[in-house]
Amino acid sequence: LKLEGVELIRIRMPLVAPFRTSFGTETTREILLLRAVTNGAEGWGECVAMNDPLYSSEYVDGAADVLRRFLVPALRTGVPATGVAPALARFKGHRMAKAALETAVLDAELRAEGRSFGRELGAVRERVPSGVSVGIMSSIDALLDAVAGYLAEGYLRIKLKIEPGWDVEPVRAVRERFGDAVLLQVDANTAYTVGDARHLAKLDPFDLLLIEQPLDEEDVRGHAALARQLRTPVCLDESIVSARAAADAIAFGACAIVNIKPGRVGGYLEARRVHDVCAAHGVPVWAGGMLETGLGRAANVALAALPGFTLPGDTSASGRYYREDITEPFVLVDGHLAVPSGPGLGVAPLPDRLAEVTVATEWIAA
Ligand SMILES: CC(=O)N[C@@H](Cc1ccc2ccccc2c1)C(=O)O
Ligand SMILES: [Mg+2]
Repeated sequence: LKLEGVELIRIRMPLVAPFRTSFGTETTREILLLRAVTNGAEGWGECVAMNDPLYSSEYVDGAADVLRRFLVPALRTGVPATGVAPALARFKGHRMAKAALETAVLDAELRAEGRSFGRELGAVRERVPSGVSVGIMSSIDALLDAVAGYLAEGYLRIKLKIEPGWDVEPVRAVRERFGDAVLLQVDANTAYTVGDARHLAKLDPFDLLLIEQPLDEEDVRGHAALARQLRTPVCLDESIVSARAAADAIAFGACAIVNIKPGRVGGYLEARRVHDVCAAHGVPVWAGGMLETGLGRAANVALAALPGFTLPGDTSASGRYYREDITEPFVLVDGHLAVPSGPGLGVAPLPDRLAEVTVATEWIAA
């Protein structure tokens, strides 16, 4: 396929409710979409970078700049989707920007060939179990109301954001109100230090599936030390930036479970390699989320259908975050989301809806 160019589309999507984590509160998602135009078909990619570099070093303006000046021009020669990462490798980092570009090229290729993302990645299921990520709340009562609502919607797993001062009590309250059968896990987004081990061990009696990224993303040794002091399995998110990082973390005993996010590792092809490395070590994985629109959600649901994804992911329904998605919404059915079966991502933006939320567009000729 010959890449003619990429359109950067900046959209602004208000969240149905503020989403608070240990690194900040998000009320409106500013998202960078990519529309790749090739001689065969067009393809879509979604950059998961936040507006501010709070989850990772990447941020929307930085992603747009590196795509405009370096990444899109590097694809002038016209490469297949499998050639995108090698063609971009000489540029350091910017994995979320690279992931969005690779996804758009891959989507165009697959649409032209009439093959689905799921088929390309190796999906073995037609629907995936869905969990939900619950933010830090203003009170325990507000938290319990939110969890009750998600369980009523059918979510099969609850994940609570935690931080120092909001950890043991919320977990205890959810266990007391909803019982021991609910699949429950927590995500600290790097808010603790290895010195907090004794405090975090207070979570052990609550039979959590995992504790996600308790320490700094670069503290592999600290996570290994922490894992030796906790009964709750340690899961990594921010630390796992590649298949190699996954192999290293597993080898050092820093994690027993991995949250896979294609944007964080540089794309869906690398995400499959992370899956394969984890599967080779018997490490379960699940699909993380970055509050994607239906475009990123479609790709994540296809990835979550691979055999090693044995835990419910953060692939929630569109309505968890947005009153109205830019694609046909993903809707929970019996706690599951259907894996799109159409060519490529299997979904595309609804033109009128996309126009409503678009704040800027920019054409970059390849
Ligand atoms: C579903 C979930 O918890 N995702 C991330 C955290 C997160 C939270 C808030 C975000 C806001 C804008 C963009 C990305 C974001 C990612 C995580 O697993 O760590
Ligand atoms: Mg996380």
